[in-house]
Amino acid sequence: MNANVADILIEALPYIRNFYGMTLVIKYGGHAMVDEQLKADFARDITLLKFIGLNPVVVHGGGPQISEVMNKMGLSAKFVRGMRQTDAATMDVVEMVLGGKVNKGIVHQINQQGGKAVGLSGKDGQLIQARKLYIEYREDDSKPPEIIDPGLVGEVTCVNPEIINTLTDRGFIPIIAPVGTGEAGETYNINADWVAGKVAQALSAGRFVLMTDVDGVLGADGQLISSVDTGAIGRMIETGEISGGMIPKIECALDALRNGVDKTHIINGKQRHALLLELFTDSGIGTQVTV
Ligand SMILES: Nc1ncnc2c1ncn2[C@@H]1O[C@H](COP(=O)(O)OP(=O)(O)O)[C@@H](O)[C@H]1O
Ligand SMILES: CC(=O)N[C@@H](CCC(=O)OP(=O)(O)O)C(=O)O
Repeated sequence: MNANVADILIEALPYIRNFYGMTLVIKYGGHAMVDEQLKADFARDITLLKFIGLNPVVVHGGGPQISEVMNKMGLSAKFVRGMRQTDAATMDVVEMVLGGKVNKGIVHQINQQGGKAVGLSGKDGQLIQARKLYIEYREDDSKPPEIIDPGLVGEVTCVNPEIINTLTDRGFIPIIAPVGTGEAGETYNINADWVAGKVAQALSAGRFVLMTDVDGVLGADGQLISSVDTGAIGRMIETGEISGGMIPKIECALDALRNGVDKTHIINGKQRHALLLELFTDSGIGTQVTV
């Protein structure tokens, strides 16, 4: 080991000391799972965090991966306000892709790095309870809101963290697919950002990090905004500066902060080792969301 490597390790000491024992919930978006190198880097980062004493819990998406399989099967993917229109056939594909290919892919990658990952869907250990979601859509303020039914799409009503705590206490890394169960036994497709935010709340996580495919929240000029609060967010949503998939991220970040999560960041998962850079540098990267 040369002196530089030793210096880098020593520089990390204050961070490691601060973070020791902290629960960290990471939303790993489908758009960040781009190539094998990035996937392996992510798995290495998560494994490293576990071995230096943090408790990482991963909630993953897989939207693009679901749409790809749907296309191959001749099913067309439709979205209402960012939520996938989910009929019974689509729900089968969602559960197959998220709970199967994507979830087990992440588990395998982490295990390859020497971590002990365990894949779960919200059905395992009654982890995620949900109810049917209806979407309120208002074209403009002069018209009454339209209520849209996206099918088998759920919103989280309760997270039962027992299975997560049991696993983390034993040194395992839980990897969670965003599928939940309704009161009458229905299977629901749930937006992964929201599942991650609710899991972070249930665990009173020290950090909640959303990994996506942009550097963070970008302003109208395309520049990264390093910190946004409730006021700025409201204005940016109104002017359309924040739109599409960024809206659920921001909303669930605020919801998490109001319900016991200490800090929330949105970072670019397409940047190599983004998670480590966010945690182990003073300035961090991406956008910090504050209330
Ligand atoms: N102000 C903004 N800053 C950054 N991204 C934004 C903004 N407004 C809308 N977006 C869009 O949000 C997208 C991220 O959401 P999404 O595609 O759902 O990601 P993921 O699959 O990671 O959940 C960005 O790729 C971008 O197109
Ligand atoms: C209801 C709903 O839209 N569910 C999402 C679940 C996956 C997800 O959220 O994936 P990303 O994080 O990669 O976008 C979907 O079917 O695409």
